[in-house]
Amino acid sequence: MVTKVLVSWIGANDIRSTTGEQVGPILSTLRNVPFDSVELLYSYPQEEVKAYLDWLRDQVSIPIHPSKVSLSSPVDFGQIYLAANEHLARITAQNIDLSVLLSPGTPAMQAVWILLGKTRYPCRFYQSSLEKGVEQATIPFDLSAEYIPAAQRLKSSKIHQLSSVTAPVDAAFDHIVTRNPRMQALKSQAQILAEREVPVLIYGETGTGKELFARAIHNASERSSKPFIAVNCGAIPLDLVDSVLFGHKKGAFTGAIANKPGVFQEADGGTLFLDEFGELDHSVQVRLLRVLQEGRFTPVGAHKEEIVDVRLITATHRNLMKSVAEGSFREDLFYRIAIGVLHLPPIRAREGDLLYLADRLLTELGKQDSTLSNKKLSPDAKNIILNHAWRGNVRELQSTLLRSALWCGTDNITAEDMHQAIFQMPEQGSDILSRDLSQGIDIQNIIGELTSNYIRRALELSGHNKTRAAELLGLKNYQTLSNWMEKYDIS
Ligand SMILES: Nc1ncnc2c1ncn2[C@@H]1O[C@H](COP(=O)(O)OP(=O)(O)OP(=O)(O)O)[C@@H](O)[C@H]1O
Repeated sequence: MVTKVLVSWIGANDIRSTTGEQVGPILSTLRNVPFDSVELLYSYPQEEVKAYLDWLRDQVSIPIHPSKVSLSSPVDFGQIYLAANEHLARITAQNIDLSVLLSPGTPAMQAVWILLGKTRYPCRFYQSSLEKGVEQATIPFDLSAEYIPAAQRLKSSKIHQLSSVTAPVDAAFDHIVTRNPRMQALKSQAQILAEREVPVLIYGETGTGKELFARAIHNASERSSKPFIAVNCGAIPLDLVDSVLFGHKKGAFTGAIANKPGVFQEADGGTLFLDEFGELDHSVQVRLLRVLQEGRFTPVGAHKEEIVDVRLITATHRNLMKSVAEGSFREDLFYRIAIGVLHLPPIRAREGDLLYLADRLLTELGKQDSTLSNKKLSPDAKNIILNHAWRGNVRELQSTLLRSALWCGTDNITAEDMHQAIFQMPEQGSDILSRDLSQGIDIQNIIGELTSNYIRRALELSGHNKTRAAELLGLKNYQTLSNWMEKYDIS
């Protein structure tokens, strides 16, 4: 059942209503519009509010949930935003029909309600005045939630510090579009690594730009005039791995009709990028370790060793430390490759980047196809971008923008165009209770799927605030959540 909830700040006119003739905007609204419960935020001292709440409870029969908010000033937009956003995120996690009463509170509080209610938390607005009584407020314009990252950056002073002390970013990194401080710091760190000869390990979900970073590192290094060879280790069948990596001699196996160099030979003098490195079989890891230690290897079917000079960049979406602990990844190999380590965050964790990236990617599309050069995103299309999960990260964003630009009839990409262009993944786990048991199932796996799904959703909803996410999941504390995240390999 959907619960109708009214949210409001407690204002001076409400507090005064306990003694005066006017009932105040909150009670007026509750008397005029039916709600199932009311959420009241306040920054007044507890004693002043207590009397009001006692009085209000005598007037209405629905549950009243007060929340004290510490504001250094009632007109501080940043603090008001953070408090209101956190509160709405929490209550909209339940299935509710949200209404916001605009009248009580300072103009800054009203402005923040409108920003949040027109973007992240669609709702009905009410206002109450002596002249007109209680009425639903129509706010006849669309807003794009681009301001949200700016407010969230208030919390990222540490990241700012980090990014401000780093080196200038080389032109090779210009293709990596970002204005997120954490990503900018990563670009600078990658540039430092580019100038050294150390192996680099890049962590990141699919489509986060691991190969883009690897190429930029190569291009900014002294090896830039030599080859950059990229290989997806996860896509090589096990019986071909040795041949793909180290090459083979004619006649080494059925089908080996000629000598063929492996990627190590092809990358000689340059950089070899081994993507999905964590998928490599244990036996291959042993041979790779030897190449890294000694720079030598033997092609399949050959009798003589070969020597190459290759810089290795590896990438994976797996937590390799965990694979080491479980015994599926060799510890000695891990310490060989994990010298310069870069963790690329998914785009949902790059505050300030989504719309910036979307605009830049759209401009790029326009450069490649002049019929798309005037396409622009409408504010409501931008809100859909901000609210989508983007599990495929930049790659998914790129292809969705292309589809929306191709399908939209005008130069204005609307919410409808965006909806049509986004691939709706089937609800993960929707069949989780009805898997076919006749062939046997892996119950541990299914429990893991379910748990990971809820943990990810709670993290997303809480803006990656672990304490809040733990609360949403009914876990004891943030440490318990961290343990579960580690267990289910959630970064
Ligand atoms: N910050 C960025 N700015 C511009 N383009 C980006 C950015 N990040 C990724 N891209 C683009 O997104 C696409 C996917 O990036 P890339 O192939 O580097 O991701 P990946 O992490 O290696 O993916 P996978 O693990 O699936 O191979 C590429 O077209 C890349 O150019």
